[in-house]
Amino acid sequence: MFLLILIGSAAGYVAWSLVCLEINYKRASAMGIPLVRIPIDPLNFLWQVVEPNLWPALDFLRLPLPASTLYMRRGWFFADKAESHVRYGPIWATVTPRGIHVQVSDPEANHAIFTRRGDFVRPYHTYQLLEVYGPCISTADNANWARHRKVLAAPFNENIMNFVWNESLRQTRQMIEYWTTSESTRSFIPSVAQDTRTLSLNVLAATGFRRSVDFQGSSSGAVETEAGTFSYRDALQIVLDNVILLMVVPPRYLTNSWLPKSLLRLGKAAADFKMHMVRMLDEETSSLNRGEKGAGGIMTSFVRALDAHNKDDGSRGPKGMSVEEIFGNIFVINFAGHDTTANTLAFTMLLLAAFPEVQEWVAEEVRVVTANLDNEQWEYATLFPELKRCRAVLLETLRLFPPIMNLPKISNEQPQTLTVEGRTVVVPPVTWIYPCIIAAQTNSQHWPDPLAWKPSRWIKGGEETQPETLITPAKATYFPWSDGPQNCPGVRFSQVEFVAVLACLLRKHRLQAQTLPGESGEKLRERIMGVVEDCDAQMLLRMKDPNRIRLDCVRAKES
Ligand code: HEM
Repeated sequence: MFLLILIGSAAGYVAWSLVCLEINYKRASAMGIPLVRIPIDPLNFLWQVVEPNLWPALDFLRLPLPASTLYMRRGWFFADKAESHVRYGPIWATVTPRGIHVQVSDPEANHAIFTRRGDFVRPYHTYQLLEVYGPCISTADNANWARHRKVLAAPFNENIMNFVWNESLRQTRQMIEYWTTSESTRSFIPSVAQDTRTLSLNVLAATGFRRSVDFQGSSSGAVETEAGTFSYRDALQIVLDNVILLMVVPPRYLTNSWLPKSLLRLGKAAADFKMHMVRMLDEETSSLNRGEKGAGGIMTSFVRALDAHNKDDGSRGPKGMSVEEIFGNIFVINFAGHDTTANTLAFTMLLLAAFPEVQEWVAEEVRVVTANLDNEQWEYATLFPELKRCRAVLLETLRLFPPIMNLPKISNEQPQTLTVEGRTVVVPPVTWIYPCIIAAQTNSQHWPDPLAWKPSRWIKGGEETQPETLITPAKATYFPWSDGPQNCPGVRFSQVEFVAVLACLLRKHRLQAQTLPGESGEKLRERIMGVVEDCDAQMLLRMKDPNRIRLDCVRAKES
C-alpha cells in the first residue's frame, strides 16, 4: 500500500511538473527567442542536494543523455563558455517546470539590465542564507540596498588602498620566505592555493579590521590561544572554510556537547568570530567617543553608521546601520572579498607556471618600474599605475576564470523590454534573467582566440614614443566585477592586492612546476592546463585539486 502511494505521488509529481513545464514554455514563447526545455529546475532544492553526487555516477555509466541536460549541471557555464550563445544567439532561455531562465550575452542588453536595477532586481531573497550573522547588503531589498552600499563603499578609498598595497607586499614577502626557506617546502610547496587563501585573508583582516598577523604557510593550522579562544584571523578562516554548513545550520546549534568534535570546533570558531566583532565594535565606538580618529577602515565607517542609526527617529525610513547589520556586513565583506581574490591568485600561480614566458614578460616590467628601489620605497601611488602588465595578468585570468560566472536578476512585476541586435524582446514579469559573464568574455566576436590565456592582449602601445597602456574593452563585453550601480565595491581592493603580490613575487623569483620523468615542456603545460580547467563551482569557480601540480619557488637567474 505504502509503495503504491509512493509511486502514485511520484507519478502525480511528474505529471504536474510536465504541465507546469508546458505552461512556462507557452509563456516564454511570447519572447520570440530560442528556448530549451529542461525537466528539472537547477534551483530546485532537492536537486541541488542530489546533483553533485548524481553526475559522477551518470558520467561513469556513459548514458546517452540529451545535450540539454548540460543546463541542469551546477556551474555549466564554465564548460559551455560562449558555445550555447553562439548556437542559440545572444539571448535565449531554458524553460523548466518552475520557471524561465533567460541567458544574455548581448552587450547592449546586459548594460541595460545592470543599469535598470529597479526593473531587473537582484534576487536578494535567495541570498538569505548569507545572513549567518545578520542582515547585509546582499540580502537587502531594493529600498534598503542603497543605505547599506553608502556605508560600505565609503571606506574603499585611496587611503585604504595604500594600506592594502603595503600589507599585500608584507604578506607576499613572508610567503616567499616560507616557500623558499621552510623545511616543509624543501621538496615542493605543499599547497599554493591554500597559501594564497591565507595571504588574501590576512590582507583582508589587516586592512578592513586592523587585525594584522604574520603569514603562516599551509603546513601550520589554526590554534586556540591560552584563553581558549581562536584569534580573529583563525576564527574567520574556520568560518569561511565551512561557510556552506554555517549557512544551513546556524552557529547557535553547534554548541551541544554531544556533537562531534569537528562541529564543536566550528561552533566555537563561529562564536569566537562574533565575540571579536563585538570587541572591535566596542573598541572603535569608545575611541570615537573619546574624540579620537578611530582605527580608520571599514569599522570606523560602520561605527559612524551605527551612530546615525541610534540618532534616527525613524520618521523617514531607517538610517545608518544597526548592530546586527554591521555584523552581517562584516561577514559578507569577508565572504565576498576572500575566496574571489584567493581563487584568482591560485589560478594565476598555476597559469604562470604553465607559461614561463609570461613570467619573464611581467618580470621585465617589474624590473624596470622598481629599478633601484629598496623594499620600503615600493610606494602604491607611484608603482601601482605603472605595473600594467601585472594588471593585464589579473584581467586575463578573470576573463577566463571569473569566480562568479553569471549574475542572476529577476524582472519586476511589469513586463520589461530589452533591445537585442536591434530587436525588442519583452521579458515577462518575475522572470529570471542572467547576464552571463563567462559567455560575454569568451565570445570570439569581441575576443579573438577567446580561449587562450594571453595577458598581452590587454596591452597596447609600447613603441618608443608610446608608453604601454591597458586597453578598455567594449561596453559590457567584460564584467567580472559586475557592472552598473550594484557592481563589486572591492574592484580596486582586489586589483591593488593582486598587483602587489605578483610584482613582489616576480621581482626576484619564478614559479616552476615539477616535471614527471620524461615529460616535455609542452606536455607539462598540457598537464597544468588540465588541472586549471578541472573546476567546480560549489559557491565560486575554483580548481578541484590544484595541488596535483607540484610547484617550486626559485630565485630568478638575473635577479
Ligand atoms: C577578484 C576579486 C573579486 C571579484 C571577481 C568580485 C566580483 C564580484 C561580483 C561579480 C559581485 C556582484 C555580485 C552580485 O551582483 O550578485 C561582487 C559583489 C561584492 N563584492 Fe566583490 N569581487 C572581488 C573582490 C572583492 C573584494 C576584495 C571585496 C571586499 C574587500 C569584495 C566585496 C564585495 C561586496 C561587499 C559585494 C556585494 C556588493 C553589493 O551587494 O552591492 N569583492 N563582487
